[in-house]
Amino acid sequence: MSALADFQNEIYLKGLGDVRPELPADLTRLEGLAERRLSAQAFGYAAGSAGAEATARANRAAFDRWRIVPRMLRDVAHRDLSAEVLGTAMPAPILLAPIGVQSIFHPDGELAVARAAASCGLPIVLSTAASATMEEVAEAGGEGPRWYQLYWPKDRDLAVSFLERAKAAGYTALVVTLDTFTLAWRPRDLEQAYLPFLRGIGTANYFSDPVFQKAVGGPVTDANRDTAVLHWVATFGNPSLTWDDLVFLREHWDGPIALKGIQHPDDARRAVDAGMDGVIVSNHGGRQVDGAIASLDALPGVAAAVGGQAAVLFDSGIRTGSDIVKALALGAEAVLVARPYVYGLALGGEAGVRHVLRCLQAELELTLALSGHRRPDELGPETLQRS
Ligand SMILES: Cc1cc2nc3c(=O)[nH]c(=O)nc-3n(C[C@H](O)[C@H](O)[C@H](O)COP(=O)(O)O)c2cc1C
Ligand SMILES: CC(C)CC(=O)C(=O)O
Repeated sequence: MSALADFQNEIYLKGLGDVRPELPADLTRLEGLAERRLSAQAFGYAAGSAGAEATARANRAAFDRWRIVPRMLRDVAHRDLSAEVLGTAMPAPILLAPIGVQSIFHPDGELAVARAAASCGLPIVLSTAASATMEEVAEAGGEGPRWYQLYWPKDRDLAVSFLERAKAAGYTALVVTLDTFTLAWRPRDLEQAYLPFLRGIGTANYFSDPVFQKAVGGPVTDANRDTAVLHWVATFGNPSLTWDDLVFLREHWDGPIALKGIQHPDDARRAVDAGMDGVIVSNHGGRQVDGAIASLDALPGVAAAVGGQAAVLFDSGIRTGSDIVKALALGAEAVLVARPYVYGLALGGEAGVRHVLRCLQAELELTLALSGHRRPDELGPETLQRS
């Protein structure tokens, strides 16, 4: 029995212990519990997706269509879930997806998440739209592994400044999110007239940046806050970017780069041809193109197109350890967990996030072993059957 699955015994022996009783072992209950805890606006922002939310539902339905076929008598006494992805070692192939504005879910926001992730050894991917600066989050995470997610702004000098700051603060890999140069039609937020950024939440990396400050006439204070928010709106995303612009990223970032938001095999191929180190198969949790295919349905085609020439990561719909097994079997090297840890944050701060991460790791290990595997790389399409 490994340290990860020991968490299961610990719960049997001591109950959920130091964590709040409302934290469930069934992680699919997190959303309902978080709804009771959060304001309607914060909950709507986290749980909501684009349009009629058909793609958000499709993301989950795709997991249900695949079933694991357990194999017996294969000596699974010694399990090893550890992985190395884009030069980062981790105890299990799980990263914390970039999620902006975490202070709307808990006052400790990204700092609590960084501490919880570091205590499990799992990497965070810090959003440009975080509610704390990348330097503050790096300090909170200490020795914990960290990647930086870039929202590529219109102002190239600002983009360079973000990359230089991330490098200096110890972020080792760069994730560039391509699918959100502008916000999609999100009815839950529209109906509540809620956009945290307009209230100056999620702008910490911008407001603290010397290039941004120069553009708004100096440090951001009450006097120029409205100007700063409007400048954020004007520069946040760049819809004119093309594949040719990736050269610019390479010039300004010497570590590994992964493109997030890839759904089409041809785009995955272009990423490889452009010298990218990884792709993240993601539809942003159904928050951008409503009616888009389920991210899990995009995964096998992307993995085949990449053909082992770059890392393939996956997100959009991961809720349990068994979901992780399915994504790994369909070609992902690692997954990014997103909404579940935000709900853990809402319910229990740092301890809540740690709870979610430990449950996911333990459930992944147990599902892997009980279905006849010792390591994630033993999983493949033959592990699954379409139901
Ligand atoms: C509240 C919220 C904020 C998010 N913020 C970002 C962000 O700042 N950068 C980014 O690349 N993705 C962001 N995402 C998308 C996640 O990284 C991830 O792709 C998505 O949530 C996966 O879907 P799932 O949560 O349903 O598994 C956000 C998602 C949510 C729910
Ligand atoms: C638009 C971003 C700043 C945040 C985000 O990615 C999201 O809300 O999905």
